[in-house]
Amino acid sequence: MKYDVALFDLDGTLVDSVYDLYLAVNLTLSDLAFPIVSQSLVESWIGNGIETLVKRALSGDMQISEHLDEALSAKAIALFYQHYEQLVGKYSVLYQHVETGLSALRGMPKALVTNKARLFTELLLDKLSLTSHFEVIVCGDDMAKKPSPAPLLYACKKLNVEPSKAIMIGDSKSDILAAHAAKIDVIAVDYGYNQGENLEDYNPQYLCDNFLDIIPTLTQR
Ligand SMILES: O=C(O)COP(=O)(O)O
Ligand SMILES: [Mg+2]
Repeated sequence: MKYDVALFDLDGTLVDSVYDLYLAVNLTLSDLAFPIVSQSLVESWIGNGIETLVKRALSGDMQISEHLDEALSAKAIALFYQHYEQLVGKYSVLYQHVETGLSALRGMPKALVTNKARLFTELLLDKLSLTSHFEVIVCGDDMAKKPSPAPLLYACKKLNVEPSKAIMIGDSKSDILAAHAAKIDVIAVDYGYNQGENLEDYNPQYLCDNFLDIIPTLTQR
């Protein structure tokens, strides 16, 4: 087989999780008397972990304000944790064909490599009955986040494979850049949270618009 293991991103690749994040962001902003923001803005801020999401929400922009107060950010992150812990998984759904696709790939060892914090990752995987698919789970607060290659290389090490025998599946430029830096081939899925970027610009080896389309790529000889 060309690839022995698959590394999956979570938000925007396996799970459409934006609505829970959108609610938790706006409850946090309301607590602090900040203006609430739209779901499409929140969606465009997903992909670099919780702290960055909250700081973008406080800034009202993708670009975090240089004037953002550290104490305020810390307070907002703590509030976000409280809200999101109640909400995580409540309105999140698997993308189409994810269940069928993961089951079809049952024989292939899999890792989850997400920038989401471990507390929420575990709750979300559990709610959506996904935990048992993954031999290894690497989260955003375990080590450097994607686009660092570190979490992908760690997953390969845990699965006991060379990076050249692994393939990453993700929805954002962070996934593609991390895979390139780790010398791991990557499939970009174009239905998730691309932060308004054209994923083709980052030269993934493969581009898919549907989860089932990844199977022939993953199982090629
Ligand atoms: O928490 C995030 O920002 C996104 O996490 P992901 O790496 O699973 O897309
Ligand atoms: Mg993602």
